[in-house]
Amino acid sequence: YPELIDKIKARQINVGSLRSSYDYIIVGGGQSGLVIGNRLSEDSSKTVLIVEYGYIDTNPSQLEPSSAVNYPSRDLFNVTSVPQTGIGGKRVSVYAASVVGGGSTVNGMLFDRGAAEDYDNWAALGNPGWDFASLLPYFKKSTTFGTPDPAIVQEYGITWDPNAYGNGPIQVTFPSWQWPSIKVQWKAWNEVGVPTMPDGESGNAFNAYWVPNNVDAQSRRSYAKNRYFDPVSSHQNLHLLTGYRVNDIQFSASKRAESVRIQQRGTANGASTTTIKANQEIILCSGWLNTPLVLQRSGIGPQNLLNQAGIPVLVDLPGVGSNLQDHPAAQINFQYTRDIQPNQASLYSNATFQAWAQQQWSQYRKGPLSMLVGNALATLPLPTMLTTYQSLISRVNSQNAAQYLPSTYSTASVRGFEAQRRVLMASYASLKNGIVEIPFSGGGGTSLVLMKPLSRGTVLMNPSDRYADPTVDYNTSINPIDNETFVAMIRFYRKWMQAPSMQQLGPQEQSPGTSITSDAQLTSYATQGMISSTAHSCGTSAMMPQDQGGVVSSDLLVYGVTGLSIGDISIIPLIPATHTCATVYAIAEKAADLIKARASNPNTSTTTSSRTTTTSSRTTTSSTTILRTLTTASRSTTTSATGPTQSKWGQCGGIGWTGPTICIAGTTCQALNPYYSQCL
Ligand SMILES: Cc1cc2nc3c(=O)[nH]c(=O)nc-3n(C[C@H](O)[C@H](O)[C@H](O)COP(=O)(O)OP(=O)(O)OC[C@H]3O[C@@H](n4cnc5c(N)ncnc54)[C@H](O)[C@@H]3O)c2cc1C
Repeated sequence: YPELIDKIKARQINVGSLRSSYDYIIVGGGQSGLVIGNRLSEDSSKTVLIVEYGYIDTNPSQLEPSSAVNYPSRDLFNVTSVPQTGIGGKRVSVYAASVVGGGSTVNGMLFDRGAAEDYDNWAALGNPGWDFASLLPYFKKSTTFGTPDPAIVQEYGITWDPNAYGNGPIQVTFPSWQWPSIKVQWKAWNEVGVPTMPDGESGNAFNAYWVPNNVDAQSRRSYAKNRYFDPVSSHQNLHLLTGYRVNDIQFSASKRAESVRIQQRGTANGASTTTIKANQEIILCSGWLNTPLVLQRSGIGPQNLLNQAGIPVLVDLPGVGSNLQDHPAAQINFQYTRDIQPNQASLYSNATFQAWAQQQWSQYRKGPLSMLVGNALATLPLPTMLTTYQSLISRVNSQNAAQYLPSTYSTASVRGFEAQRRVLMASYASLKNGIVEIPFSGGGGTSLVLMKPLSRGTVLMNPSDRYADPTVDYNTSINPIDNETFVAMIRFYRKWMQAPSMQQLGPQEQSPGTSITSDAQLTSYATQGMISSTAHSCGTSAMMPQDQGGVVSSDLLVYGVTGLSIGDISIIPLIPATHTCATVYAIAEKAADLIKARASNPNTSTTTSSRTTTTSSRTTTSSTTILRTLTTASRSTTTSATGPTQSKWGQCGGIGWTGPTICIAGTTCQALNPYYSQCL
């Protein structure tokens, strides 16, 4: 796409052409920054500046499915963690994008949402307006679902909920290929008590479900730059400055955020800086790694750290840089001795298949090469996986929380974790929320991912050089219960491999290996190979009450100052059981609305009121799912039985179930576990 390059360059503004002030200054032109820039510039009377440390990546391969796993290292900050004592003392990779479009430019394009309970938990932590029902309009606003290839939908029974999408910029669909053995895997999930859900996007992201990708009809990446920035880049009121770092924010005597101080990337500490004024609001969108750093450099953060760095304390906000969460993962490998052909290996071992795949791709942009990282997830509730789950929960509840939290955590942050633990344990007991994730796409090996960890980490500025790499400590597996969950996950995966249907594939365990059976052996296996991050780091400037270690309130304004808000992933209080990209779009869309609303209403201020710590009981979201399935589109709706009937895939029994127990014609009610029977 060489013709685009000149146009792209023309969109970036030179520092000499900057205005002396803008209504809004957005710090970071990553995923959330470009969404908010787009929405705020809709009002042509407002001027908006986005300052981005990275550059526009003009390499066209950025758009291709192959880039889902081959992101260029130049587009990420080059940071590693401190040694992780819980997983053998190794330093682990840290994933934080440094490119226009941010994480959306480099990510794996698996595009899913959490379960309704994940977001209801946010609201229950004292954040009205952040439950699933309130966020759903923003999930919709950011996306459009494109109808996938009917043949593949028919062949694999792919289902989704068209009502969960809107008419928004990000194009979402399924690729035109799946590996045949995935059909066996779906059956095997049902055989071990994991129901098939009709969709994962309308609050039902638990059990097993299909997950689309953020690609357009041509299988090209649909992301913040090409869908939120490019269409509005000619707006005269929107400026994007690349290759500049926001060093810090400057405040008036009354603690109003007045300006940002920027410095060209690559220049030495102490090099000249430029100051740009914000008339209305400064919005931090510099991501989980850098948003806490910009705050800390600006004098907002833990008092001790600021004192050590010699930075005058503007607001002693100990939660800045605490509450770091991610989804740690361990690998498990089985080999199928009787695998169905073609399989993933055919792409390398079978020249005829390889040539056909190439031809499908080059002529039609279809076939195996259109597939990204896979499209199916089993996100398992704890009770499905572990019969003794209540004992695990009571052991969590009896823990002294502070014992497993970083020593730098303030009393407020410990209190905040205890509040999280209360809602988390309800989710651990719930059948409508997964705590682990097992992605599957036909192969015998995969990552086992812990979606609701109890361990928490930190991102702290280096006090002797505020511009040096920060200290990132995930504290992975410091809480021993996290390891227990990994052990349960390995055992459940083995059970899945032993399911009757699975036997036709002849699964043979490669690692950990059949001799590894005791809790201690399995823990040692999991922790040795464990990674701390699956690139979903979040929570480092959390939306929580201030006396629970929070940094912003539910209006996203930073405590203790005015005119400063946060619109990125760092505001997440509790990591949802999902890959984070779709959630960040929803957060940023909502952030833009909140910012616009306070600008248009002179009665709302850009200061945040002090927050109550009362945690409301979780609101239950009832989401009516209208199933879109081409495989069952023509099915009959008549039934000879009397009473309400349940549709295919719907629940028809189980402990506590009071809904319909008669299945629609052509399906029968099958008990998958004591809690769940399903019309199949
Ligand atoms: C390698 C990778 C793979 C992923 N895979 C998936 C996936 O398959 N599915 C999924 O759902 N999610 C995935 N994610 C996660 C998802 O993409 C991120 O959670 C999301 O993009 C975060 O958005 P953000 O706006 O909070 O931060 P970012 O998009 O990271 O934006 C922050 C921006 O701020 C800039 N910046 C930082 N500091 C400064 C400063 N001082 N001054 C100016 N600019 C600054 C950075 O350069 C960056 O561009 C992945 C992420 C990565 C990194």
